[in-house]
Amino acid sequence: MLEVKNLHKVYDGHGRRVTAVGDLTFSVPEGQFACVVGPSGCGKTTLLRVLAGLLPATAGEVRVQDAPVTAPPPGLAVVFQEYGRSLFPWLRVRDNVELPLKAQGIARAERRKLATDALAAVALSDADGAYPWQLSGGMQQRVAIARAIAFQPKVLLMDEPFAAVDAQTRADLEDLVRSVWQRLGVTLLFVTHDIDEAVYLGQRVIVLSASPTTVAEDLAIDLPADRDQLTTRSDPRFTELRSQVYARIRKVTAPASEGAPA
Ligand SMILES: Nc1ncnc2c1ncn2[C@@H]1O[C@H](COP(=O)(O)OP(=O)(O)OP(=O)(O)O)[C@@H](O)[C@H]1O
Repeated sequence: MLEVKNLHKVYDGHGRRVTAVGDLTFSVPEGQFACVVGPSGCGKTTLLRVLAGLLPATAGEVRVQDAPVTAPPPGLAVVFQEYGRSLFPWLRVRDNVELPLKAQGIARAERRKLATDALAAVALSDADGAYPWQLSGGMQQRVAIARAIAFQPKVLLMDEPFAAVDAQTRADLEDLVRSVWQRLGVTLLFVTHDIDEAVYLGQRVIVLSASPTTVAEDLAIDLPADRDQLTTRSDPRFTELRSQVYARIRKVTAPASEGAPA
């Protein structure tokens, strides 16, 4: 369960004051897959950083699993876009996946089992002895996902995790994330620039306005739970939903004068 109540975030420094988040309120119930889309710079990454306990809110409150966030919450994992920077190049794949488990004090045999299962889930069993820089971008991102899965989070935050991979890998990773979500029953908040991706993945799409950010639209995605890249994306309902989200984004990014009477 995630709760964001009247979140307000201002960056203040070096003579520059930026209101990244205006007044944001929404919650994500236990086990839901929610996607967040919004114009560039509207504060999506800021929102995730506050939820992950990496950045303090200026005002308002965020709660994860019923507890106010003041530091990285237990049971929460984050997968960032920049997998290149999130994996340790001097550690082999398996050691990268086991590292957060070690930090949690999980015994060696249990760590090995969790890492083995997670690497199998992302089809990387063969790569466990490789270093991250020996892998392709898509494989590195699968390692980052395996690390999050092995941690067995209750809440998973993903910040544009597939922005830097090619289209085919992206489609595969989307399906991987949906199957992981279905298997783990994790509460998932997924930030993306890609409207089609948000509609394909989520049970719900939250559209944010341009800064100072608020929720512009909160749309239930009533597509069947069994999704696949061909059938789902050619479903007329998919097209309808993506058009709704697209229209809403256009509205929130349009200059204030657009559409006003002459
Ligand atoms: N550390 C920082 N210091 C000052 N301003 C910042 C900082 N981080 C972000 N900002 C500003 O806050 C606003 C929101 O940034 P943020 O990265 O959260 O948006 P975003 O929606 O994730 O952007 P994008 O979609 O382009 O990734 C932007 O105006 C940005 O310039």
